[in-house]
Amino acid sequence: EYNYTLDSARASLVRQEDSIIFGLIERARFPFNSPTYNQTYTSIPQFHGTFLEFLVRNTEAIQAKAGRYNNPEENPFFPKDLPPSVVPHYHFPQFLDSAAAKINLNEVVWKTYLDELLPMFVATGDDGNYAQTAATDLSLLQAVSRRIHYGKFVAEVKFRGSPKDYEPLIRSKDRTALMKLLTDVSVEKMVVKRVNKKAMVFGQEVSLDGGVKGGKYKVDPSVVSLLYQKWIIPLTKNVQLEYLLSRSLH
Ligand SMILES: C=C(O[C@@H]1C=C(C(=O)O)C=C[C@H]1O)C(=O)O
Repeated sequence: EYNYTLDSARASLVRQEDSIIFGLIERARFPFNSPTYNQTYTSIPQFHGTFLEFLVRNTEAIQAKAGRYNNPEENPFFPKDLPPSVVPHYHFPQFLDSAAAKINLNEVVWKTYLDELLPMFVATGDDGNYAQTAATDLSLLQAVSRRIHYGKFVAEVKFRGSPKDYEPLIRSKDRTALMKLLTDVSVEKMVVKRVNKKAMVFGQEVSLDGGVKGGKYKVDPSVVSLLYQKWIIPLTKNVQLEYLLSRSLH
């Protein structure tokens, strides 16, 4: 069996910060481009939904065929009606409880992304690059979704580390106590500080003479910290909570 530990799980979350911050930088290259999210922009034959939804549903269908969702770290945004994988099935280690497959908070991720995150880091305006904009939205959405649902692995590691603490709280469905038990405030503080620093390092303009042009970052580091603090960390904890509540006990 694959060896997940709290250290290795946290190391993965640290690595995933890079994807999220680069995703934010990539999306921030484009202005808001409201037609991407606007039902009335598209008159795609046989499709009812926004342009972003059109791109995401169709991309997920092809990625499902290519086996993306065989990996328990991946969760689709539109799981209904996805075609089966057409490639040989790689046997990923079964680390999670079987209840994990039913936990998908992507509806919340989707809504939070559109209503809260996007307006915080994207400039207003319209430059017509809707397909490119939607493509950057999708890769950022996937990075955020993977990070949040990685909470399943974190929760399983924590449960195995102290089952005697978790079991009674799961049995009594004590959400408040479970949330308290799985929370580590000092780790959260480090995450928020580190993503701020990474946003400064990754988002600076690199020039050959005299190093870095001061002042302007490609995505505002304080916004990156805020996104983590207000949305990404709390959603990761919600995944942990939901996973633990549905985990089978012996
Ligand atoms: C992911 C963990 O669980 C919680 C969530 C955190 C996060 O989303 O970054 C950090 C610390 C914990 O409060 C963890 O303990 O590493």
